[in-house]
Amino acid sequence: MSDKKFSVVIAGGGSTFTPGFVISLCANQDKLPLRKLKLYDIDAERQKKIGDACAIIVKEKAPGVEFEYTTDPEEAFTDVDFVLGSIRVGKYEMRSQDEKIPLKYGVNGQETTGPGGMAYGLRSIPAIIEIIDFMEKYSPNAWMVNYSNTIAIVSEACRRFRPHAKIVNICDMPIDDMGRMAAIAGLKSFKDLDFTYYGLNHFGWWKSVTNKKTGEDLMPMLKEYTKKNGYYVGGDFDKDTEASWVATFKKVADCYALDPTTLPNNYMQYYYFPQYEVENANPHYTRTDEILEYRQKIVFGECARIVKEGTAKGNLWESAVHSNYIIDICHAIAFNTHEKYLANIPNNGAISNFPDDAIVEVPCLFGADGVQPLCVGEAGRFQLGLMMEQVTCEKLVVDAYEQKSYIKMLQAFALNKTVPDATVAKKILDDMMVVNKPYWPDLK
Ligand SMILES: NC(=O)c1ccc[n+]([C@@H]2O[C@H](COP(=O)([O-])OP(=O)(O)OC[C@H]3O[C@@H](n4cnc5c(N)ncnc54)[C@H](O)[C@@H]3O)[C@@H](O)[C@H]2O)c1
Ligand SMILES: O=P(O)(O)OC[C@H]1O[C@H](O[C@H]2[C@H](O)[C@@H](O)[C@@H](O)O[C@@H]2CO)[C@H](O)[C@@H](O)[C@@H]1O
Ligand SMILES: [Mn+2]
Repeated sequence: MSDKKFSVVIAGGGSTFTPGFVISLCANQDKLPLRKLKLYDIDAERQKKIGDACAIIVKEKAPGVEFEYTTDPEEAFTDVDFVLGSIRVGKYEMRSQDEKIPLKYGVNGQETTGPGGMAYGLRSIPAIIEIIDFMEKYSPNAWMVNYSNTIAIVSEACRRFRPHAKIVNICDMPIDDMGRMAAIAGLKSFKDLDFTYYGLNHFGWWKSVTNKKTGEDLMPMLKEYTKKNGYYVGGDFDKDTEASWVATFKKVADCYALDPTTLPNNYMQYYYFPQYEVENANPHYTRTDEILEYRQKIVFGECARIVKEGTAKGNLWESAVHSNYIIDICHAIAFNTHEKYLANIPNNGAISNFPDDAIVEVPCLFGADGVQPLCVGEAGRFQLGLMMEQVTCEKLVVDAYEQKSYIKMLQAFALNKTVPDATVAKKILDDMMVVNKPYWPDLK
Protein backbone atom coordinates (compact mmCIF):
# COMPACT_ATOMS: atom_id res chain seq x y z
CA MET A 1 0.00 0.00 0.00
CA SER A 2 1.27 3.49 -0.85
CA ASP A 3 1.67 6.10 1.89
CA LYS A 4 -0.89 8.37 0.24
CA LYS A 5 -3.24 10.24 2.57
CA PHE A 6 -6.70 11.31 1.52
CA SER A 7 -8.91 14.35 1.83
CA VAL A 8 -12.60 13.60 2.42
CA VAL A 9 -15.69 15.82 2.51
CA ILE A 10 -19.01 14.67 3.94
CA ALA A 11 -21.83 16.39 2.04
CA GLY A 12 -24.72 16.62 4.48
CA GLY A 13 -22.39 17.39 7.38
CA GLY A 14 -25.38 17.99 9.66
CA SER A 15 -26.55 14.38 9.20
CA THR A 16 -27.39 12.36 12.31
CA PHE A 17 -24.91 9.80 11.00
CA THR A 18 -21.96 12.25 10.81
CA PRO A 19 -20.47 11.92 14.34
CA GLY A 20 -20.53 8.10 14.18
CA PHE A 21 -19.02 8.31 10.76
CA VAL A 22 -16.25 10.69 11.84
CA ILE A 23 -15.37 8.27 14.67
CA SER A 24 -15.18 5.43 12.14
CA LEU A 25 -13.00 7.50 9.81
CA CYS A 26 -10.63 8.31 12.68
CA ALA A 27 -10.52 4.66 13.78
CA ASN A 28 -9.93 3.22 10.30
CA GLN A 29 -6.91 5.12 9.14
CA ASP A 30 -5.15 1.89 8.28
CA LYS A 31 -7.84 1.43 5.59
CA LEU A 32 -8.21 5.07 4.55
CA PRO A 33 -5.35 7.27 5.80
CA LEU A 34 -6.55 10.85 6.11
CA ARG A 35 -4.89 14.24 5.75
CA LYS A 36 -8.06 16.34 5.75
CA LEU A 37 -11.70 15.90 6.75
CA LYS A 38 -14.38 18.45 5.91
CA LEU A 39 -18.11 18.75 6.44
CA TYR A 40 -20.37 20.55 3.98
CA ASP A 41 -24.04 21.42 4.46
CA ILE A 42 -26.50 24.09 3.36
CA ASP A 43 -27.90 24.43 6.89
CA ALA A 44 -25.16 26.30 8.78
CA GLU A 45 -26.88 26.13 12.15
CA ARG A 46 -27.57 22.39 12.09
CA GLN A 47 -24.06 21.60 10.83
CA LYS A 48 -22.37 23.81 13.46
CA LYS A 49 -23.78 21.67 16.29
CA ILE A 50 -22.34 18.53 14.74
CA GLY A 51 -19.19 20.23 13.39
CA ASP A 52 -18.07 21.71 16.73
CA ALA A 53 -18.28 18.27 18.36
CA CYS A 54 -16.52 16.61 15.40
CA ALA A 55 -13.66 19.12 15.66
CA ILE A 56 -13.04 17.86 19.21
CA ILE A 57 -13.43 14.21 18.18
CA VAL A 58 -10.88 14.59 15.37
CA LYS A 59 -8.44 16.56 17.54
CA GLU A 60 -8.49 13.78 20.14
CA LYS A 61 -8.71 10.69 17.95
CA ALA A 62 -6.73 11.72 14.84
CA PRO A 63 -4.64 14.75 15.82
CA GLY A 64 -2.73 14.90 12.53
CA VAL A 65 -5.89 15.33 10.47
CA GLU A 66 -6.94 18.83 9.43
CA PHE A 67 -10.66 19.41 10.12
CA GLU A 68 -13.12 22.08 9.06
CA TYR A 69 -16.81 22.57 8.31
CA THR A 70 -18.30 24.98 5.83
CA THR A 71 -21.33 25.98 3.77
CA ASP A 72 -19.14 27.35 0.99
CA PRO A 73 -19.01 24.90 -1.96
CA GLU A 74 -15.62 26.09 -3.21
CA GLU A 75 -14.03 25.59 0.21
CA ALA A 76 -15.77 22.25 0.67
CA PHE A 77 -15.02 20.66 -2.69
CA THR A 78 -11.54 22.01 -3.40
CA ASP A 79 -8.68 19.54 -2.85
CA VAL A 80 -10.74 16.45 -2.02
CA ASP A 81 -10.29 12.81 -3.03
CA PHE A 82 -13.67 11.54 -1.81
CA VAL A 83 -17.08 13.15 -1.48
CA LEU A 84 -19.40 11.15 0.78
CA GLY A 85 -23.03 11.92 -0.02
CA SER A 86 -25.26 11.95 3.05
CA ILE A 87 -27.85 14.63 2.32
CA ARG A 88 -31.56 14.65 3.07
CA VAL A 89 -33.26 17.34 0.97
CA GLY A 90 -36.02 18.90 3.06
CA LYS A 91 -34.67 17.24 6.22
CA TYR A 92 -36.93 15.35 8.65
CA GLU A 93 -39.70 17.86 8.19
CA MET A 94 -40.19 16.61 4.63
CA ARG A 95 -39.58 12.96 5.54
CA SER A 96 -42.49 13.30 7.91
CA GLN A 97 -44.68 14.50 5.02
CA ASP A 98 -43.48 11.61 2.82
CA GLU A 99 -44.63 9.21 5.53
CA LYS A 100 -47.86 10.88 6.67
CA ILE A 101 -49.51 12.04 3.43
CA PRO A 102 -49.87 8.52 1.95
CA LEU A 103 -51.07 7.15 5.30
CA LYS A 104 -53.84 9.74 5.27
CA TYR A 105 -55.20 7.90 2.21
CA GLY A 106 -54.57 4.39 3.55
CA VAL A 107 -51.30 3.93 1.66
CA ASN A 108 -47.93 2.80 2.98
CA GLY A 109 -45.96 5.79 4.31
CA GLN A 110 -42.26 5.02 4.16
CA GLU A 111 -39.02 6.91 3.56
CA THR A 112 -37.81 5.19 0.37
CA THR A 113 -40.72 3.04 -0.81
CA GLY A 114 -44.11 3.89 -2.34
CA PRO A 115 -45.19 7.51 -2.93
CA GLY A 116 -43.00 8.77 -0.05
CA GLY A 117 -39.87 7.28 -1.61
CA MET A 118 -40.75 8.71 -5.01
CA ALA A 119 -41.45 12.17 -3.54
CA TYR A 120 -38.10 12.04 -1.72
CA GLY A 121 -36.30 10.90 -4.89
CA LEU A 122 -37.70 13.80 -6.88
CA ARG A 123 -36.42 16.23 -4.22
CA SER A 124 -32.95 14.66 -4.22
CA ILE A 125 -32.21 14.73 -7.97
CA PRO A 126 -31.20 18.42 -8.41
CA ALA A 127 -29.26 18.48 -5.13
CA ILE A 128 -27.15 15.45 -6.03
CA ILE A 129 -26.50 16.81 -9.51
CA GLU A 130 -25.38 20.09 -7.95
CA ILE A 131 -22.93 18.24 -5.69
CA ILE A 132 -21.55 16.24 -8.63
CA ASP A 133 -21.01 19.52 -10.48
CA PHE A 134 -19.24 21.10 -7.50
CA MET A 135 -16.98 18.06 -7.26
CA GLU A 136 -16.18 18.09 -10.98
CA LYS A 137 -15.47 21.83 -10.90
CA TYR A 138 -13.24 21.94 -7.82
CA SER A 139 -11.75 18.40 -7.63
CA PRO A 140 -12.15 16.72 -11.02
CA ASN A 141 -10.25 13.58 -9.95
CA ALA A 142 -12.39 12.91 -6.87
CA TRP A 143 -14.89 10.07 -6.45
CA MET A 144 -18.29 10.51 -4.87
CA VAL A 145 -19.61 7.63 -2.80
CA ASN A 146 -23.27 8.47 -2.44
CA TYR A 147 -25.81 6.95 -0.09
CA SER A 148 -28.33 9.81 -0.11
CA ASN A 149 -31.75 8.39 -0.89
CA THR A 150 -33.86 7.62 -2.79
CA ILE A 151 -30.88 5.80 -4.28
CA ALA A 152 -32.70 4.03 -7.13
CA ILE A 153 -34.10 7.33 -8.43
CA VAL A 154 -30.87 9.26 -7.84
CA SER A 155 -28.95 6.54 -9.72
CA GLU A 156 -31.35 6.72 -12.69
CA ALA A 157 -30.90 10.52 -12.74
CA CYS A 158 -27.10 10.08 -12.73
CA ARG A 159 -27.35 7.58 -15.61
CA ARG A 160 -29.36 10.08 -17.67
CA PHE A 161 -27.92 13.47 -16.76
CA ARG A 162 -24.33 12.79 -15.60
CA PRO A 163 -23.43 9.44 -17.23
CA HIS A 164 -19.67 9.99 -16.95
CA ALA A 165 -19.62 11.27 -13.37
CA LYS A 166 -17.29 9.52 -10.94
CA ILE A 167 -20.05 8.51 -8.57
CA VAL A 168 -21.02 5.18 -7.00
CA ASN A 169 -24.47 4.92 -5.47
CA ILE A 170 -24.62 2.46 -2.63
CA CYS A 171 -26.85 1.13 0.12
CA ASP A 172 -25.94 -0.64 3.32
CA MET A 173 -29.20 -2.51 3.84
CA PRO A 174 -28.03 -5.79 2.25
CA ILE A 175 -24.84 -5.53 4.32
CA ASP A 176 -26.92 -5.07 7.46
CA ASP A 177 -29.05 -8.10 6.51
CA MET A 178 -25.89 -10.09 5.82
CA GLY A 179 -24.44 -9.07 9.19
CA ARG A 180 -27.55 -10.70 10.65
CA MET A 181 -27.09 -13.81 8.49
CA ALA A 182 -23.48 -14.05 9.66
CA ALA A 183 -24.58 -13.83 13.30
CA ILE A 184 -27.24 -16.49 12.70
CA ALA A 185 -24.55 -18.71 11.17
CA GLY A 186 -22.24 -18.08 14.14
CA LEU A 187 -19.81 -16.01 12.04
CA LYS A 188 -18.31 -12.64 12.92
CA SER A 189 -19.18 -10.38 10.03
CA PHE A 190 -20.81 -10.11 6.61
CA LYS A 191 -17.27 -10.34 5.28
CA ASP A 192 -17.23 -14.02 6.28
CA LEU A 193 -19.96 -14.66 3.69
CA ASP A 194 -19.92 -15.02 -0.07
CA PHE A 195 -23.17 -14.27 -1.85
CA THR A 196 -25.16 -13.78 -5.04
CA TYR A 197 -27.72 -11.00 -4.78
CA TYR A 198 -29.80 -9.19 -7.39
CA GLY A 199 -32.66 -6.73 -7.71
CA LEU A 200 -33.22 -3.00 -7.38
CA ASN A 201 -32.39 -0.81 -4.40
CA HIS A 202 -34.43 -1.79 -1.31
CA PHE A 203 -35.94 -4.44 -3.60
CA GLY A 204 -33.78 -7.55 -3.95
CA TRP A 205 -33.07 -11.19 -3.18
CA TRP A 206 -30.17 -13.47 -2.29
CA LYS A 207 -29.76 -16.43 -4.62
CA SER A 208 -26.92 -17.88 -2.59
CA VAL A 209 -25.08 -17.35 0.68
CA THR A 210 -22.03 -19.42 1.52
CA ASN A 211 -19.30 -19.49 4.14
CA LYS A 212 -16.48 -17.66 2.36
CA LYS A 213 -13.76 -19.74 4.02
CA THR A 214 -15.23 -23.25 3.79
CA GLY A 215 -17.61 -22.87 0.85
CA GLU A 216 -20.43 -24.37 2.94
CA ASP A 217 -23.90 -23.58 1.54
CA LEU A 218 -25.60 -21.62 4.33
CA MET A 219 -28.95 -21.17 2.55
CA PRO A 220 -30.71 -24.24 4.05
CA MET A 221 -29.85 -23.21 7.62
CA LEU A 222 -30.64 -19.52 6.99
CA LYS A 223 -33.98 -20.41 5.41
CA GLU A 224 -34.97 -22.56 8.40
CA TYR A 225 -34.10 -19.67 10.74
CA THR A 226 -35.75 -16.99 8.59
CA LYS A 227 -38.97 -18.99 8.28
CA LYS A 228 -39.46 -18.62 12.04
CA ASN A 229 -37.64 -15.42 13.04
CA GLY A 230 -37.07 -13.35 9.93
CA TYR A 231 -33.66 -11.64 10.31
CA TYR A 232 -34.24 -10.77 13.95
CA VAL A 233 -31.26 -12.02 15.97
CA GLY A 234 -32.12 -10.73 19.45
CA GLY A 235 -29.83 -10.77 22.51
CA ASP A 236 -26.78 -8.54 22.55
CA PHE A 237 -26.86 -8.23 18.78
CA ASP A 238 -30.17 -6.34 18.87
CA LYS A 239 -29.86 -4.60 22.21
CA ASP A 240 -29.84 -1.13 20.58
CA THR A 241 -32.25 -1.88 17.73
CA GLU A 242 -35.24 0.46 17.82
CA ALA A 243 -38.78 -0.97 17.98
CA SER A 244 -39.75 -0.26 14.36
CA TRP A 245 -36.58 -1.95 13.08
CA VAL A 246 -37.22 -5.00 15.29
CA ALA A 247 -40.69 -5.31 13.71
CA THR A 248 -39.12 -4.88 10.25
CA PHE A 249 -36.59 -7.68 10.73
CA LYS A 250 -39.22 -10.04 12.19
CA LYS A 251 -41.60 -9.44 9.27
CA VAL A 252 -39.00 -10.93 6.89
CA ALA A 253 -40.37 -14.36 7.93
CA ASP A 254 -43.59 -13.61 6.01
CA CYS A 255 -41.69 -12.20 3.03
CA TYR A 256 -39.60 -15.36 2.81
CA ALA A 257 -42.76 -17.48 2.56
CA LEU A 258 -43.58 -15.86 -0.79
CA ASP A 259 -40.49 -17.30 -2.45
CA PRO A 260 -38.69 -20.02 -0.51
CA THR A 261 -36.02 -20.35 -3.25
CA THR A 262 -34.41 -17.02 -2.27
CA LEU A 263 -33.88 -14.84 0.80
CA PRO A 264 -35.46 -11.35 0.55
CA ASN A 265 -34.18 -7.86 1.33
CA ASN A 266 -36.19 -6.74 4.38
CA TYR A 267 -37.67 -3.84 2.36
CA MET A 268 -39.78 -6.28 0.31
CA GLN A 269 -42.40 -6.18 3.07
CA TYR A 270 -43.59 -2.76 1.92
CA TYR A 271 -44.45 -4.25 -1.49
CA TYR A 272 -45.70 -7.69 -0.42
CA PHE A 273 -47.79 -6.47 2.53
CA PRO A 274 -48.72 -2.82 1.96
CA GLN A 275 -52.07 -3.27 3.67
CA TYR A 276 -50.44 -4.80 6.74
CA GLU A 277 -48.00 -1.88 6.89
CA VAL A 278 -50.87 0.62 6.87
CA GLU A 279 -52.90 -1.31 9.46
CA ASN A 280 -49.88 -1.39 11.77
CA ALA A 281 -48.86 2.25 11.26
CA ASN A 282 -49.87 5.21 13.37
CA PRO A 283 -50.55 8.04 10.88
CA HIS A 284 -49.70 10.59 13.59
CA TYR A 285 -46.46 8.94 14.79
CA THR A 286 -44.24 7.56 12.03
CA ARG A 287 -40.56 6.56 11.83
CA THR A 288 -39.60 10.25 11.64
CA ASP A 289 -41.21 10.90 15.03
CA GLU A 290 -39.31 7.94 16.47
CA ILE A 291 -36.05 9.40 15.09
CA LEU A 292 -36.80 12.86 16.48
CA GLU A 293 -37.53 11.31 19.86
CA TYR A 294 -34.48 9.04 19.92
CA ARG A 295 -31.69 9.24 17.31
CA GLN A 296 -31.75 12.96 16.60
CA LYS A 297 -32.14 13.87 20.28
CA ILE A 298 -29.34 11.53 21.32
CA VAL A 299 -26.95 12.65 18.55
CA PHE A 300 -27.45 16.39 19.10
CA GLY A 301 -27.50 15.96 22.89
CA GLU A 302 -24.21 14.08 22.84
CA CYS A 303 -22.65 16.66 20.50
CA ALA A 304 -23.70 19.46 22.88
CA ARG A 305 -22.17 17.55 25.79
CA ILE A 306 -18.88 17.06 23.94
CA VAL A 307 -18.72 20.77 23.11
CA LYS A 308 -19.62 21.81 26.69
CA GLU A 309 -17.06 19.50 28.27
CA GLY A 310 -14.45 20.21 25.58
CA THR A 311 -13.71 16.51 25.27
CA ALA A 312 -15.13 13.50 23.44
CA LYS A 313 -13.89 11.10 26.12
CA GLY A 314 -16.57 8.55 26.96
CA ASN A 315 -18.58 9.41 23.84
CA LEU A 316 -21.28 6.93 22.91
CA TRP A 317 -20.37 6.20 19.30
CA GLU A 318 -18.29 3.28 18.25
CA SER A 319 -17.01 2.52 14.80
CA ALA A 320 -20.31 1.48 13.16
CA VAL A 321 -21.09 -1.16 10.52
CA HIS A 322 -22.68 1.28 8.10
CA SER A 323 -19.82 3.80 8.21
CA ASN A 324 -17.20 1.04 8.10
CA TYR A 325 -18.86 -0.20 4.91
CA ILE A 326 -18.48 3.19 3.22
CA ILE A 327 -14.84 3.32 4.32
CA ASP A 328 -14.34 -0.19 2.85
CA ILE A 329 -15.72 1.09 -0.44
CA CYS A 330 -13.42 4.15 -0.45
CA HIS A 331 -10.51 1.82 0.37
CA ALA A 332 -11.36 -0.43 -2.58
CA ILE A 333 -11.46 2.57 -4.95
CA ALA A 334 -8.37 4.23 -3.47
CA PHE A 335 -6.22 1.08 -3.54
CA ASN A 336 -7.78 -0.64 -6.57
CA THR A 337 -8.51 -3.83 -4.62
CA HIS A 338 -11.36 -5.20 -6.77
CA GLU A 339 -13.27 -6.30 -3.69
CA LYS A 340 -16.88 -7.37 -4.17
CA TYR A 341 -19.64 -5.11 -2.83
CA LEU A 342 -23.06 -4.05 -4.11
CA ALA A 343 -23.73 -0.95 -6.23
CA ASN A 344 -26.67 0.59 -8.07
CA ILE A 345 -25.72 0.72 -11.72
CA PRO A 346 -27.16 0.37 -15.25
CA ASN A 347 -27.89 -3.33 -15.76
CA ASN A 348 -26.13 -3.86 -19.11
CA GLY A 349 -26.62 -7.63 -18.96
CA ALA A 350 -25.77 -8.25 -15.31
CA ILE A 351 -29.31 -9.64 -14.86
CA SER A 352 -29.59 -11.45 -18.17
CA ASN A 353 -33.38 -11.19 -18.65
CA PHE A 354 -33.75 -7.53 -17.57
CA PRO A 355 -33.39 -4.33 -19.68
CA ASP A 356 -29.88 -2.94 -20.15
CA ASP A 357 -30.88 0.60 -19.19
CA ALA A 358 -32.54 -0.35 -15.90
CA ILE A 359 -30.73 0.62 -12.70
CA VAL A 360 -30.13 -2.57 -10.72
CA GLU A 361 -28.42 -3.42 -7.45
CA VAL A 362 -25.93 -6.21 -8.11
CA PRO A 363 -22.51 -7.35 -6.88
CA CYS A 364 -19.66 -5.37 -8.44
CA LEU A 365 -15.89 -5.36 -8.21
CA PHE A 366 -14.78 -1.99 -6.81
CA GLY A 367 -11.50 -0.48 -8.04
CA ALA A 368 -9.75 2.67 -9.19
CA ASP A 369 -12.00 2.92 -12.26
CA GLY A 370 -15.20 2.58 -10.24
CA VAL A 371 -17.33 -0.54 -10.41
CA GLN A 372 -17.44 -3.57 -12.71
CA PRO A 373 -20.73 -5.46 -12.40
CA LEU A 374 -20.76 -9.24 -12.10
CA CYS A 375 -23.27 -11.35 -14.01
CA VAL A 376 -25.90 -12.83 -11.71
CA GLY A 377 -27.92 -14.80 -14.28
CA GLU A 378 -31.68 -14.69 -14.72
CA ALA A 379 -34.19 -13.13 -12.37
CA GLY A 380 -37.01 -15.53 -11.40
CA ARG A 381 -40.43 -14.95 -12.99
CA PHE A 382 -41.95 -13.61 -9.74
CA GLN A 383 -39.01 -11.24 -9.23
CA LEU A 384 -38.99 -10.15 -12.85
CA GLY A 385 -42.64 -9.06 -12.71
CA LEU A 386 -42.13 -7.11 -9.51
CA MET A 387 -38.88 -5.50 -10.69
CA MET A 388 -40.30 -4.41 -14.05
CA GLU A 389 -43.14 -2.58 -12.35
CA GLN A 390 -40.92 -0.95 -9.72
CA VAL A 391 -38.14 0.12 -12.11
CA THR A 392 -40.77 1.68 -14.37
CA CYS A 393 -42.02 3.78 -11.44
CA GLU A 394 -38.45 4.93 -10.78
CA LYS A 395 -37.95 5.87 -14.43
CA LEU A 396 -41.28 7.72 -14.50
CA VAL A 397 -40.17 9.87 -11.56
CA VAL A 398 -37.06 10.89 -13.49
CA ASP A 399 -39.22 11.52 -16.57
CA ALA A 400 -41.39 13.79 -14.37
CA TYR A 401 -38.27 15.69 -13.30
CA GLU A 402 -36.88 15.96 -16.84
CA GLN A 403 -40.16 16.96 -18.50
CA LYS A 404 -41.62 18.83 -15.49
CA SER A 405 -44.56 16.50 -16.05
CA TYR A 406 -47.44 16.05 -13.61
CA ILE A 407 -48.82 13.14 -15.62
CA LYS A 408 -45.54 11.17 -15.40
CA MET A 409 -45.47 11.57 -11.63
CA LEU A 410 -49.12 10.53 -11.46
CA GLN A 411 -48.34 7.45 -13.55
CA ALA A 412 -45.45 6.60 -11.24
CA PHE A 413 -47.75 6.74 -8.21
CA ALA A 414 -50.65 4.94 -9.93
CA LEU A 415 -48.41 2.11 -11.18
CA ASN A 416 -46.74 1.52 -7.83
CA LYS A 417 -47.57 -1.76 -6.09
CA THR A 418 -48.20 0.06 -2.81
CA VAL A 419 -50.99 2.25 -4.28
CA PRO A 420 -54.43 0.63 -4.76
CA ASP A 421 -55.91 2.90 -7.45
CA ALA A 422 -55.38 6.00 -9.56
CA THR A 423 -57.83 8.18 -7.64
CA VAL A 424 -55.86 7.57 -4.45
CA ALA A 425 -52.62 8.20 -6.37
CA LYS A 426 -53.93 11.59 -7.50
CA LYS A 427 -55.02 12.62 -4.00
CA ILE A 428 -51.59 11.78 -2.58
CA LEU A 429 -49.80 13.54 -5.41
CA ASP A 430 -51.91 16.69 -5.10
CA ASP A 431 -51.18 16.96 -1.37
CA MET A 432 -47.51 16.31 -2.02
CA MET A 433 -47.37 19.00 -4.72
CA VAL A 434 -48.31 21.59 -2.11
CA VAL A 435 -45.71 20.71 0.53
CA ASN A 436 -42.95 19.98 -2.02
CA LYS A 437 -43.28 23.33 -3.78
CA PRO A 438 -39.86 24.59 -2.59
CA TYR A 439 -38.12 21.41 -3.80
CA TRP A 440 -39.86 19.89 -6.84
CA PRO A 441 -39.86 21.27 -10.35
CA ASP A 442 -43.12 23.01 -11.19
CA LEU A 443 -45.01 19.95 -12.51
CA LYS A 444 -47.55 20.86 -15.23
N1 LIG B 1 -28.12 4.26 1.35
C1 LIG B 1 -28.16 3.86 2.63
O1 LIG B 1 -28.05 2.71 2.87
C2 LIG B 1 -28.40 4.86 3.72
C3 LIG B 1 -28.30 4.53 5.07
C4 LIG B 1 -28.58 5.51 6.03
C5 LIG B 1 -28.94 6.79 5.61
N2 LIG B 1 -29.04 7.05 4.28
C6 LIG B 1 -29.35 8.38 3.77
O2 LIG B 1 -28.39 9.30 4.28
C7 LIG B 1 -28.94 10.61 4.23
C8 LIG B 1 -28.78 11.32 5.57
O3 LIG B 1 -29.69 10.75 6.51
P1 LIG B 1 -29.98 11.39 7.93
O4 LIG B 1 -31.14 10.67 8.49
O5 LIG B 1 -28.74 11.44 8.71
O6 LIG B 1 -30.43 12.87 7.52
P2 LIG B 1 -30.35 14.25 8.34
O7 LIG B 1 -31.62 14.97 8.00
O8 LIG B 1 -29.99 14.02 9.75
O9 LIG B 1 -29.14 15.03 7.64
C9 LIG B 1 -29.12 15.38 6.31
C10 LIG B 1 -28.39 16.70 6.15
O10 LIG B 1 -28.38 17.00 4.75
C11 LIG B 1 -28.40 18.41 4.64
N3 LIG B 1 -28.75 18.81 3.28
C12 LIG B 1 -29.97 18.84 2.72
N4 LIG B 1 -29.88 19.25 1.45
C13 LIG B 1 -28.58 19.50 1.20
C14 LIG B 1 -27.85 19.94 0.06
N5 LIG B 1 -28.48 20.24 -1.09
N6 LIG B 1 -26.51 20.07 0.14
C15 LIG B 1 -25.87 19.79 1.32
N7 LIG B 1 -26.51 19.36 2.42
C16 LIG B 1 -27.84 19.21 2.37
C17 LIG B 1 -29.40 18.85 5.70
O11 LIG B 1 -29.28 20.20 6.02
C18 LIG B 1 -29.03 17.90 6.86
O12 LIG B 1 -28.12 18.49 7.74
C19 LIG B 1 -30.39 10.43 3.79
O13 LIG B 1 -30.47 10.61 2.40
C20 LIG B 1 -30.69 8.99 4.13
O14 LIG B 1 -31.75 8.49 3.37
C21 LIG B 1 -28.76 6.12 3.35
O1 LIG C 1 -35.27 5.00 9.49
P1 LIG C 1 -33.81 5.23 9.56
O2 LIG C 1 -33.40 6.65 9.24
O3 LIG C 1 -33.17 4.69 10.81
O4 LIG C 1 -33.19 4.30 8.44
C1 LIG C 1 -33.45 4.47 7.10
C2 LIG C 1 -32.30 3.82 6.36
O5 LIG C 1 -32.37 2.42 6.61
C3 LIG C 1 -31.35 1.62 6.01
O6 LIG C 1 -30.08 1.92 6.55
C4 LIG C 1 -29.79 1.41 7.87
C5 LIG C 1 -28.74 0.41 7.79
O7 LIG C 1 -29.11 -0.65 6.98
C6 LIG C 1 -28.33 -0.11 9.16
O8 LIG C 1 -27.16 -0.83 9.01
C7 LIG C 1 -28.00 0.98 10.11
O9 LIG C 1 -26.73 1.53 9.84
O10 LIG C 1 -28.93 1.94 10.07
C8 LIG C 1 -29.20 2.47 8.76
C9 LIG C 1 -30.11 3.60 9.01
O11 LIG C 1 -30.91 3.37 10.11
C10 LIG C 1 -31.41 1.87 4.53
O12 LIG C 1 -30.44 1.14 3.85
C11 LIG C 1 -31.28 3.34 4.20
O13 LIG C 1 -31.30 3.54 2.83
C12 LIG C 1 -32.37 4.11 4.89
O14 LIG C 1 -32.16 5.49 4.69
MN1 LIG D 1 -30.50 1.91 1.71
